[in-house]
Amino acid sequence: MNDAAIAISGLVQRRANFELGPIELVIPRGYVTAVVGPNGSGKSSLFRLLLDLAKPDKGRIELLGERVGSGEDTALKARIGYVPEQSIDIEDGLRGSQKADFVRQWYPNWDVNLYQELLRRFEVDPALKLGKMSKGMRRKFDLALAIAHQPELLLLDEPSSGLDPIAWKMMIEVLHRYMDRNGRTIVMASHIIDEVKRLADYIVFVVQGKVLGMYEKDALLDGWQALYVDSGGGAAMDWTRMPGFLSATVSRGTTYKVVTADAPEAERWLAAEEANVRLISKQKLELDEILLFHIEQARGVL
Ligand SMILES: Nc1ncnc2c1ncn2[C@@H]1O[C@H](COP(=O)(O)OP(=O)(O)OP(=O)(O)O)[C@@H](O)[C@H]1O
Repeated sequence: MNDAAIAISGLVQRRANFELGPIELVIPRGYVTAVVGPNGSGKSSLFRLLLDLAKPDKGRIELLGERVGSGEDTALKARIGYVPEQSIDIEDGLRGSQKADFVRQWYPNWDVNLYQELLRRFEVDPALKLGKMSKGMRRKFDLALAIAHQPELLLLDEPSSGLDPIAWKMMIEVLHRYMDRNGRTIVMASHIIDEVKRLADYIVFVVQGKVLGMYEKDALLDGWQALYVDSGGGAAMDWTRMPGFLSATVSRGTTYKVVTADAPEAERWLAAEEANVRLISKQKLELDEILLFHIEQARGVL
């Protein structure tokens, strides 16, 4: 079995004021991958290309081993669940139950018990018209619909947008449960740091239409740290020699705050330094601080 859920090569989409790509990216099967980036960086555009809702100018996308955009795709779509960033307005006049009756015809694996259980847990009344549901309720309904056919791949574009804290916790639980079955994959765009930390195994940074890197979450959060180092007041240290060096600023007196993307190696390097340097304390960076570094780096490079 192909162990890539998504394989993207040479993907480019050009618009009047925005260019997405070129993107090379392989997202593994069986894990949760979060796509993180500032507003307007191209996350939703990427999701729409994955689902063949928009056409690329160049490049190739494979989902679950099948090429996207190569013709008949009903069988492939049945293996995928998608929650778009915004619900579709033209469906506002439909009741939830009517939409579910329509949608389930496309999905051989539709599980009516799971659907009903999700609606119960999310406290969504399917008799309501979609346009009459609150924003959060509509979101929960969309999530239930996307999961009820037990897809292998779940694509979620800012899934928690509009959810209250209780519904948010419920969503995290539901997504954890979804992942309990082997071989399932979630790819989600998110601005919610806590959500990414709780759910994601991998993180992809997207800035200005480019993928700046894909990282294993724990390695990323363990690696990116601010080290507070007393330089001993001797000869000036060349901090740029530190493994993973990102920045150095004076914190207080002879103490420097040195940010590194490779804290374990940086600590070994410090211990082996002959100069009179001493590690005083260290602090892991938060995901939003790491994203900010990527954005600043991208500004200089892109
Ligand atoms: N249909 C469209 N036609 C032309 N340009 C578009 C269209 N949709 C989006 N864009 C542009 O593409 C760029 C990326 O938008 P996109 O919605 O993909 O970003 P995003 O990362 O999902 O942002 P957010 O975090 O705000 O949801 C923006 O500059 C946007 O204005």
